[in-house]
Amino acid sequence: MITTDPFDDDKLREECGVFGIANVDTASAVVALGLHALQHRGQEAAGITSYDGDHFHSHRAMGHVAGNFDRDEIIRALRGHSAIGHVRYSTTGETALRNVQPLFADLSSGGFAVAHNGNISNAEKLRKDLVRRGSIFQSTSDTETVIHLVATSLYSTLIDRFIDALKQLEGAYSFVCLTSEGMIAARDPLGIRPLVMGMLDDAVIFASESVALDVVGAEFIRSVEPGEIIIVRDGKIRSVKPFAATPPRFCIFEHVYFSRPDSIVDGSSVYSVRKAIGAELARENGIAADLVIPVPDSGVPAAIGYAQESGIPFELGIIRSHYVGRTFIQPSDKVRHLGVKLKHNANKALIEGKSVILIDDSIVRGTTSMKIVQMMRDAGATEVHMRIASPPTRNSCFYGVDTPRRENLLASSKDVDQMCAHIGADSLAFVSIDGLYRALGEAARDDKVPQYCDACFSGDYPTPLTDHAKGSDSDQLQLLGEHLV
Ligand SMILES: O=P(O)(O)OC[C@H]1O[C@H](OP(=O)(O)OP(=O)(O)O)[C@H](O)[C@@H]1O
Ligand SMILES: NC(=O)CC[C@H](N)C(=O)O
Ligand code: SF4
Ligand SMILES: [Mg+2]
Repeated sequence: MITTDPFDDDKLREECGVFGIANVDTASAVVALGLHALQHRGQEAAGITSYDGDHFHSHRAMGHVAGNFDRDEIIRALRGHSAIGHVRYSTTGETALRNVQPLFADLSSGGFAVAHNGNISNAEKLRKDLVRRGSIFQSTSDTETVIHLVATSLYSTLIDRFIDALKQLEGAYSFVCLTSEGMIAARDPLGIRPLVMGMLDDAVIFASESVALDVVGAEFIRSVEPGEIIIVRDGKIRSVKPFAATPPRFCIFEHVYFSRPDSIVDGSSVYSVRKAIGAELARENGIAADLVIPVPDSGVPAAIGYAQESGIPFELGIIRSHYVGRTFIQPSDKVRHLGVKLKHNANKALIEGKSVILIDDSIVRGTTSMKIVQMMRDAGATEVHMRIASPPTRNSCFYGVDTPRRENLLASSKDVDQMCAHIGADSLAFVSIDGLYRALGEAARDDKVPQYCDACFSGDYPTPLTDHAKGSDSDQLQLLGEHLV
């Protein structure tokens, strides 16, 4: 049984980032740079595995890329012309060294290392079957099931074994694998998580976001397509599409919050989409006020869009400390509340005597909004209106984002008026689901064939959720956890 509950924590957290490069000198040094650019996607742990043609070399550690991969001797020991790397925020399996990726095993075909962004929603069931058949797992991560499925597949070639493994997975995955036969990148058939391909001279790169290509000076080539497997071997690139074509369901929250604004994700500039969401928000839920103020960091582009559309001046009424991470997570409520204060502070001289519209990208638990509304009042704001650049987050994610349990999501038990009262604002409004789709260039959400995964807003999950169905082991685990509290 998987030993931890994916919803142990209570804050919306980032997900993982993957990066791989084949055919370059000092591949691991390039991977370290790429992982730096993806640090916002996972801050729990980082790892790099390289291959020098004979041997695999690996360094995995808890914590950030800087601090773990900024020493020459570590990079020099990761020898080889190919390497993959990972920054982790756990979704399945505890935060411990044994779950830090890339995961590695020696298979009959040779070494096999895997870096994964996403979450396999039937990993627990697969693991049970594999263990019954004799597999010995080294970690509690969902990602390890892939290694065992490849190892035990009856097909003869590595690629066929890999395809056989993928066909048994449910959920979301963007994989970059390093094998003695070359590098393999793969995206799940719905393309829930992002993965792009780039070139740096003769080297081929795969990365979660295009910003990682920019940072290493590589050229963006294209996204890996949903359901596509790309194999890089001896300098040649081969694409395989083993799944029946199906309409994609890219994660809409990547546009709202996860990705860096300077990334091109799913063919669109994240910054432009966020500005467009802000403009939609102003059209749908405009209100008179003196100032539009973003909640840094990820509320900034939407606030610019809102200000431009409404004609109300944009001002930096909240200043954030750059020495507090993206998500300030602490084990107790008391410390968490202090954390929000440490991260954000009111620009009092600007706020005093003004009515303000605060723009944030999302409300998850409500901790940030509640603190910031109070902060504005303490700074002398006459009115505080909150506008949110996504619909209410009512459902948990099972696809690689570590959302709180459903009952800890403010919107799961409160309507908008109750949420407004909870955070203490004078008014609160969210962009509509169609407004969000319009910002992405669609006329509206197609309810019959939705263009994106938006399950955290709509509850419409695009894949089966075997491990999370009522009566499954993880359901029992959650119930047990609830009784133990
Ligand atoms: O309702 P809550 O539970 O407080 O969560 C919502 C907040 O969390 C995120 O910010 P975060 O601080 O994680 O990162 P950011 O600096 O990128 O905005 C998000 O942008 C909201 O501000
Ligand atoms: N957030 C992610 O993409 C995590 C990848 C994998 N499911 C893990 O828990 O390590
Ligand atoms: S449930 Fe939400 S966060 Fe998870 S993949 Fe779907 S849209 Fe993204
Ligand atoms: Mg925020």
